Amino acid sequence: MDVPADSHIKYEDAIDYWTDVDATVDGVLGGYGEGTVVPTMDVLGSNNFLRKLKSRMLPQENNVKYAVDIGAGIGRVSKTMLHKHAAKIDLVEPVKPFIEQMHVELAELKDKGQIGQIYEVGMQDWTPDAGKYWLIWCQWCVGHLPDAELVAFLKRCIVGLQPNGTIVVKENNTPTDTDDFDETDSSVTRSDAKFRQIFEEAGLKLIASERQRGLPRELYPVRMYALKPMPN
Ligand SMILES: C[S@@+](CC[C@H](N)C(=O)[O-])C[C@H]1O[C@@H](n2cnc3c(N)ncnc32)[C@H](O)[C@@H]1O
Repeated sequence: MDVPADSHIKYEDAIDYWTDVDATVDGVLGGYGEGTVVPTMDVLGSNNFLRKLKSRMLPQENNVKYAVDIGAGIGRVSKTMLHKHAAKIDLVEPVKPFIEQMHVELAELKDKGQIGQIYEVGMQDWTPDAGKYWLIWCQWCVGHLPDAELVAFLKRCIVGLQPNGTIVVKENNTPTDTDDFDETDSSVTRSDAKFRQIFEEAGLKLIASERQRGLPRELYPVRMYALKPMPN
């Protein structure tokens, strides 16, 4: 019998891989940087998705729109998209050279007071403060966690949400019902069905889901999932 794809994941291998990658947009996007349509289409797709969800994401009880960018790389998502929606952003990223570049990329937002904490840890070792976040944004990084660790991470994220807070997961999907292990960066690409199963296990309700449009055909399909805690 085949072993599950996620059983091959090794955190240290992922860190070694990303530490050797250029701390640039091209680097964090696997060669699909500013010379391609990917960064622009990605930002357009995310902005559109969040705009459509706006009425279902109203902060409650005088909370501010505090977001966290998970597996943030050099801060690309915060710099080009999240800062337009959130008042303040924390970032979680375990790779040192990316953190160093993040300080450069986010200098302007920092001056404006829009950057909060930068957590230099992996998601598996990160626990959000209870009730802190209006939005937890996880993009192109949760493949670094095995299924059970991803469920546990999402459960901790639920505790980290403000009332009416939202988790968004934006990730590649396999076009089949199986998950693929990539030994290059020690990550898995999950099927849409697997993601939905994991969300349910974590106690999350899928409130919206959309396929990212306009990406090169040779890439995996990319899907955005908006999630809220299931009512108890
Ligand atoms: C494909 S890059 C995406 C970066 C960023 N989300 C973006 O879209 O520009 C994957 C990121 O996941 C980070 N990563 C790898 N293992 C991780 C872990 N265990 N916890 C959090 N982030 C991790 C890598 O260092 C890298 O920054």
